[in-house]
Amino acid sequence: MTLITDVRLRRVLDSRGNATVEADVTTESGGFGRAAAPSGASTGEHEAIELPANEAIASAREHAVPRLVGEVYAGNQREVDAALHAADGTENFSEIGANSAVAISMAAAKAGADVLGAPLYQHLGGTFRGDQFPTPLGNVVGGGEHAEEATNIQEFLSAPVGAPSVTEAVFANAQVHARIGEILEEKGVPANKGDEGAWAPPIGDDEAFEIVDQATTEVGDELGFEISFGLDMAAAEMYEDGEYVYEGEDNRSTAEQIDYVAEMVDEYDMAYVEDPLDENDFEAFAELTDRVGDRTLICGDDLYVTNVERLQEGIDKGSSNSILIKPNQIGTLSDAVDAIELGARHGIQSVVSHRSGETEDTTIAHLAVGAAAPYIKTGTVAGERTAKLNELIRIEEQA
Ligand SMILES: C=C(OP(=O)(O)O)C(=O)O
Ligand SMILES: [Mg+2]
Repeated sequence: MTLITDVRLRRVLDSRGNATVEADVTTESGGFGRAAAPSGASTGEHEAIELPANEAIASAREHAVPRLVGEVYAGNQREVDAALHAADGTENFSEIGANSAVAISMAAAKAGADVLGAPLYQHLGGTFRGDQFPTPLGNVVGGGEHAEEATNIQEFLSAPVGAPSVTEAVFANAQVHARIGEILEEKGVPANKGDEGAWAPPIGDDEAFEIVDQATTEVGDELGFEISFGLDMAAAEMYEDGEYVYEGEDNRSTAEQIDYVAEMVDEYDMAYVEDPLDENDFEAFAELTDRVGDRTLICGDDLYVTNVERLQEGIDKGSSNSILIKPNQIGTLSDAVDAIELGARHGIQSVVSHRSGETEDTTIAHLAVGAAAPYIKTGTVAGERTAKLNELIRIEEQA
């Protein structure tokens, strides 16, 4: 029934206006799935390779499509993803492109779910899933690689840890975003926006900490539940010649960076810090986790790139207590689920994540619920972000 009978690939636009890969998968019994690849700006150096969309499509048509059509069942995700790996033949999808691979992997999952008549999260996670929802981490202020002339720190993330439901958490993050817009207006700061729809004001990190702290506290008090906040420091982007470079401030050595992050965690009671250190410094990550890991999540994004081998190294060294999960960093849903499950077995909390370049695709909302990930990071406002957030609201209503 779920035998794949057709795979179509095309170029579509992502939210930055760049070309990305969209895949349509059809099965013997008429099941259909469509999915599109996202794209990062602050990419980790160990990520699977994204090829220019037209090259990825041409290569996948030549190498992957013949191994899928008439050969593989969309309902068997492991088989689909194994065929993609076999078609590619490299360690990092540099032959067919991780963008083609992830689009086909996700479209096949949707086609499989369509034939079964089950929601995607249930097809991915099984019948006992849908009882646990991720807390959405919402980007509300940012800069770094996502906006010019804004904060050094890439993302300040609203974290509604006390919200009674995912729906209330989603609306809380939007309210924090709106409150920050008002505060910026009161201060007369131009309210530009970055790639993910977060405010990208021309202010220093210190002022951003104060504004986000004020907004999350005020909205939390109004709604009657705790809204903490966190960061994605994307520190690999700041790391040059052994130092962390902060525009408008002194550079920090690794020891100073660890002290700075630990101080900020305590000063603002932060719930979450992603990529506080360079993407190859498992040891410095471990030092910071040792210091503050009992009271906050230290999350590896560029550090792990959703790769089980890198995650295993982090587990062995005690580098973090959290991992970011981006399916396009590793190329298939099976690989992403393997990373979530390896993490879960070792007490590592997963944060399923969007990319800064996104489409209206909603697969990550289903992946987060299907894999019972405790967190999802998928923005706060902007259509390509609300597509996922609104899908979470629908899943919560139907589950
Ligand atoms: C979402 C992120 O940004 P990008 O997609 O640019 O890597 C991130 O760094 O977590
Ligand atoms: Mg990141």
